[in-house]
Amino acid sequence: MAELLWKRGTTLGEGGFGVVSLAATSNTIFRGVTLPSLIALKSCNFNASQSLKEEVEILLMFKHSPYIVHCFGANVSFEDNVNPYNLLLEYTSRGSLADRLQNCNSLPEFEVKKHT
Ligand SMILES: Nc1ncnc2c1ncn2[C@@H]1O[C@H](COP(=O)(O)OP(=O)(O)OP(=O)(O)O)[C@@H](O)[C@H]1O
Repeated sequence: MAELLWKRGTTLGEGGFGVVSLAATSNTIFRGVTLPSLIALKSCNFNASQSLKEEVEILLMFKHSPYIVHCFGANVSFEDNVNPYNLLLEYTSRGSLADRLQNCNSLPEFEVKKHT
């Protein structure tokens, strides 16, 4: 079982397969890589982690892409007597593409031009 590599913070959101939390690390080395001081953890119950296991495989295929959220890997932690399965993700502080598209009507550059 992995040692606790971070301090889990506020919940950023929830999707169909897990809860995403902000987490603070301190010069933590995970699989040979120093993690940023803030990461996003996408977690679910280990017993229902098949979808996240597939997601991590896909994200790792794009690990060199600047257009896809970086995934540092996955692990199982032991927190408050449960064993969440966690994806360790780059924290995207400006929100998701879906968040931005939802708000796009309020952005001037997305104003719809009407043709007459
Ligand atoms: N890497 C991240 N950095 C910051 N916030 C994130 C990150 N990943 C997810 N979030 C937040 O958590 C929410 C839920 O994300 P998640 O990936 O679980 O679900 P989804 O992609 O919206 O939907 P689903 O997984 O059900 O298709 C997002 O809408 C976003 O607000």
